[in-house]
Amino acid sequence: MPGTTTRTFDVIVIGAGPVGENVADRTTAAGLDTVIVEAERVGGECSYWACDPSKALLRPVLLHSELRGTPGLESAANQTLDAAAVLRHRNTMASEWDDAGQVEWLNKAGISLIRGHGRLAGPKEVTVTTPEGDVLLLTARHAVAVCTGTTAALPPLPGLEELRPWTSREATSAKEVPARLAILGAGVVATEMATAWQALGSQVTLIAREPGLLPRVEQFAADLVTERLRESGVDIRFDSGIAGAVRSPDSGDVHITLVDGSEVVVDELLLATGRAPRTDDLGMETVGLRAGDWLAVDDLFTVEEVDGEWLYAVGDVNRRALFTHQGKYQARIAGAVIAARAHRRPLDIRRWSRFVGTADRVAVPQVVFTDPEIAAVGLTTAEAERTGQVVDVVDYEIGQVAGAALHTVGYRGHARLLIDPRRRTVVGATFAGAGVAELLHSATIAITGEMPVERLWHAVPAFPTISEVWLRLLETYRDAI
Ligand SMILES: Cc1cc2nc3c(=O)[nH]c(=O)nc-3n(C[C@H](O)[C@H](O)[C@H](O)COP(=O)(O)OP(=O)(O)OC[C@H]3O[C@@H](n4cnc5c(N)ncnc54)[C@H](O)[C@@H]3O)c2cc1C
Ligand SMILES: NC(=O)c1ccc[n+]([C@@H]2O[C@H](COP(=O)([O-])OP(=O)(O)OC[C@H]3O[C@@H](n4cnc5c(N)ncnc54)[C@H](O)[C@@H]3O)[C@@H](O)[C@H]2O)c1
Repeated sequence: MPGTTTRTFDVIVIGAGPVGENVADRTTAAGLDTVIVEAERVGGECSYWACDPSKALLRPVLLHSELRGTPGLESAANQTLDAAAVLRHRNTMASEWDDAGQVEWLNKAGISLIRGHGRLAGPKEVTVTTPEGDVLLLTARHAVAVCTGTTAALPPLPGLEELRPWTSREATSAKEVPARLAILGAGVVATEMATAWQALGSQVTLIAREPGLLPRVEQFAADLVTERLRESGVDIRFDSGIAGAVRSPDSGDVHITLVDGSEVVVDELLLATGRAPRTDDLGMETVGLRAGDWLAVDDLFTVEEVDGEWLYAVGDVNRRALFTHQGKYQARIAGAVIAARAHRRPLDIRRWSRFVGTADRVAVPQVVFTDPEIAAVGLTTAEAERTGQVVDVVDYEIGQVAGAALHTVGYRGHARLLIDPRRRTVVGATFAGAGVAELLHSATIAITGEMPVERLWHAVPAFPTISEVWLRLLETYRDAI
């Protein structure tokens, strides 16, 4: 390519989100000369506009809610949250949107960084358009890993540009609390952001096309969140949708017409309608792929439709499990695979080998940081039914456990285990209630360890903790069979 600078590396990683950083870390640790290409900020969506800032907004909200059931602290519960202090804390957790700290980490790890927009340019080739407009041609000796993540997928509303809606980026980085906020969507972003902004002082209207919230979690968990959101004052419109919306050029108000003809007027409208892969301007066609598609991979994270075992897609962009922790798990595996192939070492491709993304299929943990928290891993009842898997379903009210009664007076929560009756192992677990997020890893270990219930009897939960719900679930199961 005339007029371009060419450089060669062992491995090129496109995208320095949490996943790209971890791929690069693993390949560098394995002695491979690795470069990471980043168009925006090192740290990706998670650090600046997703996990970190959203959880910084939510933690004070959830704690504030728990105060209502904490003897001696009810008066604190009656005080409104100091929204300005919460927003300042959020800014700190988002590193003031400055990636210097993460760049320093890359430097220490020995990973080269090139800032600019990366595009595939053929087998093992990537071009980078730098912020100054220069074009670099990078060649990989061994592998290219696409870790470009996702962006907000917007519904086809007319006049989107003039409407200036919020996406997850504005919802996690807004500097002021809007007095009135409408949210379209019933998924994780919609429910977490409704929880946060209602508590911070907005009047939230949540508009969902579904008949309920959080369609992918157990119904009982979604119902608890719906109940609490309504109690906190969120106006939820189910089986609804937006027929049209316009922002008034004079007042700045957004006038939303719902599908039933009613009108809602707000200061901001958040479109929390899912994610789209960042592959639209990635040179996909130069390697026989279609721009804008998700990148389908095998369990070693090699892109299925491209020959030669040089192209990998890791994290959100492969659509296997859109979570930071799961993307980082994939990154550790993809890094090991790239290194083994580069060093011509044998690959053990059996389930649970360190070269095979096995957990993605059976044990993806997730915490929804709503009030109450939902912590889930493995199958749900609906998924078991849909896929024809026979499971025993065991339920228990968490509030009946001494640890829960001590946690908050009037504790409301529910737990469910799904057990494979043939192998007698746990294949799914969902906990909904205050403080259950930290319970989740026990269930993840039970599932990945394929531990039979007979052995789980010997995993004794400490008294009086909420973990005692494990014992109650096992007792319920024993008494039922
Ligand atoms: C509001 C919100 C809250 C969330 N909360 C959680 C949570 O609590 N826990 C959790 O586990 N997950 C959460 N997620 C999901 C989580 O953010 C993603 O799973 C995670 O960020 C995926 O990491 P990634 O590295 O694959 O992609 P990203 O974090 O999206 O990073 C991709 C990087 O690639 C760069 N890039 C893209 N295209 C190019 C290109 N052509 N050239 C160069 N660079 C490029 C981008 O600039 C970006 O830095 C949340 C998501 C949202 C939207
Ligand atoms: N705590 C966490 O771990 C966390 C938090 C936030 C996000 N995430 C990740 O980010 C992903 C994306 O979250 P999300 O909430 O954006 O997506 P989602 O897929 O969970 O929910 C999207 C919602 O938008 C609705 N929708 C889609 N298109 C629509 C349209 N045209 N009109 C009306 N409604 C429409 C869907 O019906 C659904 O209710 C999650 O699946 C999750 O993996 C994780």
